[in-house]
Amino acid sequence: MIIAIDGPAASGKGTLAKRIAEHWGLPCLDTGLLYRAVARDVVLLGFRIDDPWAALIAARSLHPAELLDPDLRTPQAGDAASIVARIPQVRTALLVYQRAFATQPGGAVLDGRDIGTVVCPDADAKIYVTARTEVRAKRRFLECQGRGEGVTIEGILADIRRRDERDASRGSAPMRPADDADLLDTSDLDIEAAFDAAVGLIKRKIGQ
Ligand SMILES: Nc1ncnc2c1ncn2[C@@H]1O[C@H](COP(=O)(O)OP(=O)(O)O)[C@@H](O)[C@H]1O
Ligand SMILES: Nc1ccn([C@@H]2O[C@H](COP(=O)(O)OP(=O)(O)O)[C@@H](O)[C@H]2O)c(=O)n1
Repeated sequence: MIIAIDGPAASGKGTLAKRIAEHWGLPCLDTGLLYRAVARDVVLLGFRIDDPWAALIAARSLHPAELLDPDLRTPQAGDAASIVARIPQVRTALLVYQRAFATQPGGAVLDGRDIGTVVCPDADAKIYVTARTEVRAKRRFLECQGRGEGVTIEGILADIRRRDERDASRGSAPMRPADDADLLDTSDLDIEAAFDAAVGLIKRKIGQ
């Protein structure tokens, strides 16, 4: 069974994807980490973040073990990721790994921006997770604060708005719900309630 979870920044898709994967005993891939790692590697190689050649080299030489770096979780890494994510060749290079992960025996859960539309258009269930921008900013703020990062709510809100705009307006695999995705607004749901709602949507889709 393949489950696709998409949505804008800090909507809670990663949290849901992990819980759903545990529930059904499936492996889980946070595809945003791939773009974050490519952006990090472009900078480490000494190139400008919008250099398409360097980004393609970084994407082609990416190793899954490099996704565990905690620095990839910062808002700066997310912003840089959305810049390399606009480059079509980078997306194509990362597609191979994502498709192989999704089609492993038994299936998988993947979360990102284009899982339901591009990576796994035939997924058994697709959920597009949303939440009001202010709610998302508050959640990300609390998360960063918990890690001891010096962030402000205004800074996080600006980052989320800028990134959503960039992700939704790019020409290649823009962020959008697949036509057959179920929408889940988690603004007024805690993690447990959001998980219950997601499980209900998936069960309905797969006929359980
Ligand atoms: N429904 C929810 N209610 C409150 N906090 C949530 C909810 N879903 C996720 N969070 C918290 O919000 C933050 C961002 O969630 P995350 O799953 O990382 O979002 P995304 O993967 O969409 O960026 C995390 O700290 C997470 O624990
Ligand atoms: N499938 C995906 C996943 C992420 N991305 C890009 O990578 C960036 C970081 O993604 P993420 O999922 O780690 O970000 P958050 O939603 O966790 O803040 C996004 O803003 C997108 O630009 C993408 O283009 N396609």
